[in-house]
Parts: sequence; C-alpha cells; structure tokens
Amino acid sequence: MLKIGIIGCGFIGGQICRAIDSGEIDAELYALCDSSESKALELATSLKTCRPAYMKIEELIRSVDLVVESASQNAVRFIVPQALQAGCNVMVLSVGAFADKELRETLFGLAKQHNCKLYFPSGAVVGIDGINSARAAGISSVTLTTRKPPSGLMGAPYVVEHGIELEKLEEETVLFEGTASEAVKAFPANVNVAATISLAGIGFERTKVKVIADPSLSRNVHEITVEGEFGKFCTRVENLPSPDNPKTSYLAALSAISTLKKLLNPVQIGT
Ligand SMILES: NC(=O)C1=CN([C@@H]2O[C@H](COP(=O)(O)OP(=O)(O)OC[C@H]3O[C@@H](n4cnc5c(N)ncnc54)[C@H](O)[C@@H]3O)[C@@H](O)[C@H]2O)C=CC1
Ligand SMILES: O=C([O-])CC(=O)C(=O)O
Repeated sequence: MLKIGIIGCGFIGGQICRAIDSGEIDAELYALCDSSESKALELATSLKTCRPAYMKIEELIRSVDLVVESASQNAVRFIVPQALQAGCNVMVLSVGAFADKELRETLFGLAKQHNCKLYFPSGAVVGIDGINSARAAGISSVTLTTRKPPSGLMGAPYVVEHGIELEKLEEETVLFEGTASEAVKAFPANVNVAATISLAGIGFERTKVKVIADPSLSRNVHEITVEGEFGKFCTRVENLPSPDNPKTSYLAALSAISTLKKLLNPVQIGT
C-alpha cells in the first residue's frame, strides 16, 4: 500500500488526512510533519483509524513513497529537492514556488533523474484539463481573474507593501494586474492557481493575472480565459472558502484528494 507523508497540517493537509482516514483514499497515512508540532499531533489524534507518526522532514522523506507538500512556497524549496533525491514522488500545493525558473528547472531535472513524479493538482480552479488539451495545438493567451473577499487577501506581501487598507474597501477594487510570475510573489497564499495555469499553458511571463478585492463577496471567484488554435474557452468557479483558512478554497483540498485517488486508480477519466 502506498505510504503517504504529509508536510503541512493545515486545512488542505487535514482534509487529505480525513480522506485517507475514512477510506476514501486507499493509502497508508504514514507520517505527518508541521512547523507547529502540536498542530500535527492534534490532527493525528483527531483521526479515527489512522495512526500516523510525527516526524521531522528528513525522517518523513526517508520513510514514505509519496510526500504531500501542503505547507508554503518557502517549504517547497527545502522539501521538494530532498524528497526527489530520496526517490519519493511529490504532490505540490504551494505551486507558486515554481515561478522561480532556476528552482523549477532544478526540480524538474531531479524528478527526471530520479524517475519520480511531481503532481500538481488543479487546485482551486477549473479548466486545467482544457489548457492541457489546448496546448497540443498552441495557445495564444491565458488570463486569470481572481476575486476574493478582503478577508481572504489580508497579509499578502503586495497588500502590506502598498499599505492597502482592505478593511476600508466599500466596493470591488482591482489590487493588482501583472504576469503570473509577479502575481505569485505578490500574493503567495492567494494565487498558486496562477502558477498551475502557467505550468499547464504558456508559462509564467505570458500568463496574465488580475487580483480583485470585493467586499460584497463571500466566495473566492476564479475566472480563466484561454484562446488558441482550438478556439476559446472561459471558466468561472465560485468557491466556498475553507472555514479554517479564508485564503484557501474548499475545492483546492478536494482537488488534492482527487489527484491522490486518480494516481491510485487503474481507470483514468479526464485529461
Ligand atoms: N494549488 C492551489 O490551488 C492552492 C494552493 N494553496 C496553498 O497550499 C498550501 C496549504 O494551504 P492550506 O492548507 O490552506 O494552508 P494552512 O495555512 O491552513 O496550512 C499550512 C500548514 O503548513 C504549516 N507550515 C508552513 N510552513 C511550513 C514548513 N516550512 N514546514 C512545515 N510546515 C509548515 C503551517 O504551520 C500550517 O499548519 C499553502 O501554501 C497555500 O497557499 C492553497 C489554496 C489553493
Ligand atoms: O484557494 C484558492 O481560492 C486559491 C488560492 O488560495 C491559491 O491558489 O493559492
């Protein structure tokens, strides 16, 4: 049975643990790790059937077949190279870290060298399947427009550096327009989806991103427009935010669960 280790025991890590615990994902939840040990232990004791051990990152990587990174972009730099060098497959949630070209090329090279898989779930957006298909013939443009309630954007480096008083906004306000490369640095916990879209499509410099704060919203809304040789498509998802972390949409955790189920399933549906 596939042994899974989870690094980052917040909302997404917790939802994956519960899906393994309930038997929805047919794998062994072998180990947990979090920079807050008490958070990982609390999660472990809340489970009904699984008894994962708490391990430091290095020990966890040595002990499992697949590492789930559900921590932060900074954690990716530390965890993913070690995991690939140890021969582990890795599922990455903090995809924005891959905007760094040097890191991206190093990690893709290590995956190839060690014959490991890197999995990037679709996360909080819909349409990655369409981008994957469209790329086969050529894509001319990709834009992502993300709208979140101000509470979901609090603390983002861009907001802090520009002194934006989110709590005072009374109407929909465009905070940022730029490339996906700039967006994931400006909003590292808000638009990892821009990185996944970039990897699937035309890269971090050609993918355009708009981030909007809207006090009338209670959902995280992501719209993608793609044009290319195939024609054009637009997707829109209105995500319920997680109750624990308003930055993260529930669909992002479901997407991670679905990716794990897909890699374990002999029947593959969808692109
Ligand atoms: N790909 C996508 O579509 C999406 C990606 N995300 C990203 O996924 C990641 C997880 O999201 P959530 O579960 O909502 O976050 P969360 O904030 O609820 O949980 C993150 C956990 O990771 C731990 N952590 C942070 N840095 C760590 C490190 N260096 N080593 C070990 N543990 C560390 C924290 O203590 C926390 O318990 C975040 O980076 C988030 O931005 C979130 C939503 C969508
Ligand atoms: O969960 C979401 O709506 C998107 C998100 O935070 C991210 O991509 O980092």
